[in-house]
Amino acid sequence: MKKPIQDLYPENLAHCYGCGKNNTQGHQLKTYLEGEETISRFTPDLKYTAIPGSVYGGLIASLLDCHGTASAAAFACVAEGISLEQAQIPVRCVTGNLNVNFKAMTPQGKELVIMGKLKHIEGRKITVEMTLSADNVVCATGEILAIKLRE
Ligand SMILES: CCCCC/C=C\C/C=C\C/C=C\C/C=C\CCCC(=O)SCCNC(=O)CCNC(=O)[C@H](O)C(C)(C)COP(=O)(O)OP(=O)(O)OC[C@H]1O[C@@H](n2cnc3c(N)ncnc32)[C@H](O)[C@@H]1OP(=O)(O)O
Repeated sequence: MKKPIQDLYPENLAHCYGCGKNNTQGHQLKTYLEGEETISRFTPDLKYTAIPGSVYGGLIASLLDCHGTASAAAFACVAEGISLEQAQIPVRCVTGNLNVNFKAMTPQGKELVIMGKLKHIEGRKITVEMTLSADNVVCATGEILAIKLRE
């Protein structure tokens, strides 16, 4: 079975609050490369409430952040011919810049689907466009500039 991108990070770099598999108190977001796009699914707990019934924007930004860095790592691997079918990948990205547009209230109690597409790669800079949807309605869009860490 295909592994999530975050589970391919080196053990010592897998403690991120949003997506590190080694952070037992974090969100442990999981992102998959499917064809030319990336996808994560996450159902927020009620504690992440903004106005009752809607999801807190900070959580939405956090999901886009971790979806974006994972997507950037996967797209960088594809561009460099590095297989994702292995125990670990030698690529880790951090966020340089993250833009979020909140388009509609994000409803509580729904599975959120986050999708990512590569916009461009220039050296160690990887730009990914993202959407976050509930029930097929886009509630937020985002764009991340992720920087590939030096080896
Ligand atoms: C979080 C730790 C960050 C420190 C990294 C150090 C060690 C890594 C260890 C662990 C990392 C593992 C996991 C991270 C966990 C979670 C990931 C989830 C997402 C996050 O939660 S992550 C936290 C928020 N994030 C930061 O804490 C980043 C702070 N920052 C830096 O640590 C440096 O800034 C860095 C490493 C980004 C680059 O440093 P560097 O020395 O490797 O490279 P350099 O400065 O040469 O930049 C290369 C090219 O990117 C352009 N560039 C750089 N930054 C830009 C920006 N902000 N906007 C526009 N362009 C930017 C330059 O302009 C140049 O462009 P050009 O090549 O065209 O000149």
